[in-house]
Amino acid sequence: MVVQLSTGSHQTSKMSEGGPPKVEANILVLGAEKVGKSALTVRFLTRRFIGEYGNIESVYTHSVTAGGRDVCFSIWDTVCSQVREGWVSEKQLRWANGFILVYSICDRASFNLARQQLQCIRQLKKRGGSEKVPVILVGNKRDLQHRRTVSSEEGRLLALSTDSGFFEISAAETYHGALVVFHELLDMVRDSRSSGKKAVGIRGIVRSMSAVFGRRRTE
Ligand SMILES: Nc1nc2c(ncn2[C@@H]2O[C@H](COP(=O)(O)OP(=O)(O)OP(=O)(O)O)[C@@H](O)[C@H]2O)c(=O)[nH]1
Repeated sequence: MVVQLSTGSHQTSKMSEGGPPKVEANILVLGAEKVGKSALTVRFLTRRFIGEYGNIESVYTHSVTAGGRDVCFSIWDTVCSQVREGWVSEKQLRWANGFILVYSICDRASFNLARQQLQCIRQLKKRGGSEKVPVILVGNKRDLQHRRTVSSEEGRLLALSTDSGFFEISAAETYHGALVVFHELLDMVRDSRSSGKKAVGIRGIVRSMSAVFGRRRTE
């Protein structure tokens, strides 16, 4: 079951005249069980960390003010299916134009699953004719350093090799990490729309460089 929810904007934003703003992006949040997909999504939408979330699949419609205008988008917080691990359904792929792949830095299996899902997304989108697919890889639970089994470098290199963005965050500890992840992905979705017209932009180069050398701290 997928629950549809509409949230208020988390920055003050007025409805555009003539009705609600048009949904400009569909964001799919994927990852293994219990890595913090809901924690990340709820943190972004409400600024809060509530600890336990149940495992209901939800689609949220949300709007933010960016660059002086309202941007409305949907977020599908998925539940990992044990049966179809590593696979992203055709329905989800068709729906989404931006992906957030979450793993836990304390759970190597979740990192391996994120790698499989990344490859699955790239292959199927390429087959459908989309070259540039906005994806952000997120290593969550950064507060649990003592239980870390996936290094930052591994995450960063996987992101670099698949032309994805990369952040390590703690949804439990701060709001800022979640905010940066969603805003960066919205930027990537916007860039991907115009990239048909442009060659690889300076943003893409900067993003790749920072995936290798920088952005250790995102919060
Ligand atoms: N320490 C720590 N715990 C976290 C963090 N994010 C989520 N959790 C915890 O991890 C557990 C799973 O979080 P969820 O957000 O439900 O994970 P999920 O991926 O949505 O889980 P499913 O949808 O059931 O697969 C919960 O107990 C959260 O409180 C984090 O950044 N740090």
